[in-house]
Amino acid sequence: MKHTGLGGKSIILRLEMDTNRIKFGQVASAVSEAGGDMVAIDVIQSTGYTTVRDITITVTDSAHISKVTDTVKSLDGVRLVNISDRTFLMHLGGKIETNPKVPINNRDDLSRVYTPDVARVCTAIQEDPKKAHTLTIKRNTVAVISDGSAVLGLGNIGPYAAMPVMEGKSMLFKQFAGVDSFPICLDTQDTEEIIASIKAIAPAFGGINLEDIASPRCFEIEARLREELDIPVFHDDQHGTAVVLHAALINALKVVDKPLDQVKVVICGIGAAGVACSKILLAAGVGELIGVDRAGALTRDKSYDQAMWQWYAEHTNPKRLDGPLKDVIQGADVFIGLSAGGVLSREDVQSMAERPVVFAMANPVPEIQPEEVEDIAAVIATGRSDYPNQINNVLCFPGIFRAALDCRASTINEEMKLAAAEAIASAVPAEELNASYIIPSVFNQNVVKAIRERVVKAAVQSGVARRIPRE
Ligand SMILES: NC(=O)C1=CN([C@@H]2O[C@H](COP(=O)(O)OP(=O)(O)OC[C@H]3O[C@@H](n4cnc5c(N)ncnc54)[C@H](O)[C@@H]3O)[C@@H](O)[C@H]2O)C=CC1
Ligand SMILES: CC(=O)C(=O)O
Ligand SMILES: [Mg+2]
Repeated sequence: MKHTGLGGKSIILRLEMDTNRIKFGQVASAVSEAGGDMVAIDVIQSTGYTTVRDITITVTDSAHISKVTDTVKSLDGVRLVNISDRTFLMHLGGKIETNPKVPINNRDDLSRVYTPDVARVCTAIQEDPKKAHTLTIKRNTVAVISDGSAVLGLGNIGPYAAMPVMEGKSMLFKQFAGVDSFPICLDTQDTEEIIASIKAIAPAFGGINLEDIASPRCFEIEARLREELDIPVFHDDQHGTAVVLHAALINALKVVDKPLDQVKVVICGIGAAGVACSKILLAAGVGELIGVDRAGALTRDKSYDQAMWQWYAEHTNPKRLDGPLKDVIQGADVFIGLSAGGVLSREDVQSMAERPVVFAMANPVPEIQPEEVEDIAAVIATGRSDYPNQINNVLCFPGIFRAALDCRASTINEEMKLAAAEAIASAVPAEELNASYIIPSVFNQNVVKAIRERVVKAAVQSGVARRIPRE
């Protein structure tokens, strides 16, 4: 039996034991020797020769889960029936549901929310389509749409497997910014089909949040939809990530006291997130920026099939550095990882400039585990929730869409993204800024408020707001 959970501090193993061959005490000792802390035991079934028990064990990480389960499986007379962890239990039946805003208690209610009275509302919208914003969920609803092709750092895992992430994003929209959303995973990875599908469902939504769609297809999909729809279309992995990264870098450079226009930055993983983060740093005036992908540094001395990479090579890497990450990272002030787990070594960080900043943002496994370099890196951040300094687009997308919906913005433009980055950076007060606190917590309630305020202002000033929200 394969355990697919990543993380989760507590697991429940259902074990069937042949009581003629093994005693429970032997199982408990084996679990303890594997470092598992047994915190609960429930007897599920007991017959003459077999007993089925659920044992709850506290573990440290995925590797530890494997160690404990391998130990249990190796015991003679024990069958591992099932493994569940709290994370899996939390996903049973999915994580979100629909809730009506008004009750239907009688026929009168029924005839208002449904036929016949609903028809009058339909006709009103038919006569004036703008009324869809006031009389339907459009006003406060975003579609979270993926094709399952670049899910976290797990890669092309398909639309079914992508759903838990999209449901999670929907929860975050609601919890942090009161935005309703639908997770939608499309069973196609064809650019034209994706564009056509999203255009076809757009009428119900006030915004489209594209998620985990692989590069380079994501660039064309977003560009086309931005052109062809009159609601904001925002590829979260590009722009949400870039906004938060920008905010984090502003603050990290304050901690190490280095000016942005003089630092050497190496970004590993020139996909959706890597390209957008690079663009925001170029616009902010970063000193020297080098992009590295699987085949090494992107340089103008080479040519690339992918148009975005060709553009990238021509606009970065002014010294035309070539070679693998381990070569180009030498002397770098900042490493930004948006690639895959484990690509950065301690030796790489040792070769960086003094007081290096390491943002290992791949999910769920970062480019390097913070523990490996905490003694040599001046500032470390990851995309995860279980380390300090979480650089994750969750700090941006709820607030930026809250603002865009409230002012009925036709798009989310550069001015609005910059305003969001400034709001996030300034949510860490100067007197509290330090190496372990460069970015506000996701649970800091001031963040969404600050983003909303600044982004609405930016939308109004840049002429894309179609209404001025009351407060
Ligand atoms: N912390 C955050 O907020 C975010 C983190 N990410 C993470 O960034 C990573 C990339 O995501 P996307 O840009 O959406 O995916 P993507 O599929 O568009 O791009 C990934 C890029 O990384 C490159 N890559 C993969 N393995 C590599 C390696 N060993 N060495 C160098 N380059 C390598 C790929 O060739 C590709 O160009 C994922 O791990 C994702 O979880 C993405 C968005 C937000
Ligand atoms: C955080 C996120 O969106 C990602 O890792 O893909
Ligand atoms: Mg994503």
